[in-house]
Amino acid sequence: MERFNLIKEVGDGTFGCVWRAINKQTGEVVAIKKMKKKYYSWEECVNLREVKSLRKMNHPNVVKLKEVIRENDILYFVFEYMECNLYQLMKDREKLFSEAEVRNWCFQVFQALAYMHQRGYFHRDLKPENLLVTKDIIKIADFGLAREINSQPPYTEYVSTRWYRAPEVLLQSYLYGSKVDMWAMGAIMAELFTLRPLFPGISEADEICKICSVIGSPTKDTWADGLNLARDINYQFPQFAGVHLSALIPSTNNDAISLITSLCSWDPLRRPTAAEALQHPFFQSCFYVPPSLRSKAAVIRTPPSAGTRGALEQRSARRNCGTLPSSKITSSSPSKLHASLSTGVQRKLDLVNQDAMKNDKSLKSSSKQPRYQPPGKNSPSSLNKGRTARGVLDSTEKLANMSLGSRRQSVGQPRPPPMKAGVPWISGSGDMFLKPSKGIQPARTYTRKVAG
Ligand SMILES: Nc1ncnc2c1ncn2[C@@H]1O[C@H](COP(=O)(O)OP(=O)(O)OP(=O)(O)O)[C@@H](O)[C@H]1O
Repeated sequence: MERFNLIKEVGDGTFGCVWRAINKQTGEVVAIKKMKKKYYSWEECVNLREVKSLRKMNHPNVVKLKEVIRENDILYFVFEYMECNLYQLMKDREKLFSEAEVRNWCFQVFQALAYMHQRGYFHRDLKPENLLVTKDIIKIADFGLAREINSQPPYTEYVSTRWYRAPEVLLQSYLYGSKVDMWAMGAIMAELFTLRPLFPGISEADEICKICSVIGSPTKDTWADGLNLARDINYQFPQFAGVHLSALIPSTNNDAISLITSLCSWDPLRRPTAAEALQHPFFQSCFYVPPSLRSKAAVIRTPPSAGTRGALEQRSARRNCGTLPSSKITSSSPSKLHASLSTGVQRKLDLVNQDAMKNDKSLKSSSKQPRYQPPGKNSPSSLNKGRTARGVLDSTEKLANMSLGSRRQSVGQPRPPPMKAGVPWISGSGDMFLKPSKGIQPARTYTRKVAG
């Protein structure tokens, strides 16, 4: 590591802290992720074969892993350096992003996803913090979570923000795949337009409730498999009619709304693939999509002119605060319903059995995030105080009584083989498809940890 000058800590994630550093020999600026867990041998560094395959992942919109170093039992990943992450760009911003900016970012991310998915990998933890930006280039980062899920204490617990988590994962499906990334992208796209999370659930139960309140509860027509999943774990969806997304995202056009709506479909099968998303009219004016990334099902367009449509109108609409309605309400006005887009909701992570150190850091970082912090609502309990909807509590209680174990017994599905979650280093392990054995519970919640 003496080859590098560590300049500044730029990120503190669950598994590692990230430093901006300079390679003394070449002068190159890099990002070095120092893993928190110690690795006492190379064998312990999971499958280095898999590290090799990550290094083979070569796409302009995937953050490049340059080197893996183990020194004094500490594992370091050397990545290309990116200026900031999308969450940092959004958190203190007053003015909405232009449609052209959102389009440009999303187009790039979908290209990376098409590349990854085609190769049998999916990310599974897409969120604004994992999308890194330098100027107008965006890249997907943080492929390490899945690997860490399988490692030993103190990193045994699955830690991830739930706001971008697909319903099939929330309902503990064993069979989720690359469409979980498409769901996350729908939520991220909406957030880019409004600067507010689309589904800011304060627990897993509340997450499902939030989703129902926005896109309407699933029916046998919209997601028959989901109803089965829910039945298997004895869960009853709260009943909401949902709202038209244009009411929640007034600052954009029908194409964007249509894309977000299809990405945030209950049924993973109804979500477009990344390759199909690239063919959506929303991206009509975007850069050329390489034929290898085009969806076979999609109509192949002639390469449009370079660049995105010029800067489009930017309507800075902000919504008022509100509260989540009861699940007994079957139809609600968007303004009341979608507190999430307007309330200064604190960004949180699902953390189960989190260690005190992490807890402290999380709380510290909350003070840096005024936009998402409702006045005087620092603790999960006070967050819950304002939540009078009985349906939310009902759901929480119901979900709290469920466990993964019960699904294992009742469903007994085989673990699916082909797709690899997270990236390469855990390929071949079926465990990546399983949620860790934490039944859905009203999770302890923490603020996001984002440096700077
Ligand atoms: N290549 C990079 N260039 C610049 N900053 C980076 C880079 N990689 C990561 N970061 C910063 O560090 C933060 C944490 O990195 P990363 O997500 O890889 O860590 P983690 O421990 O896996 O986090 P998580 O808690 O999300 O699982 C990122 O959100 C980002 O702000």
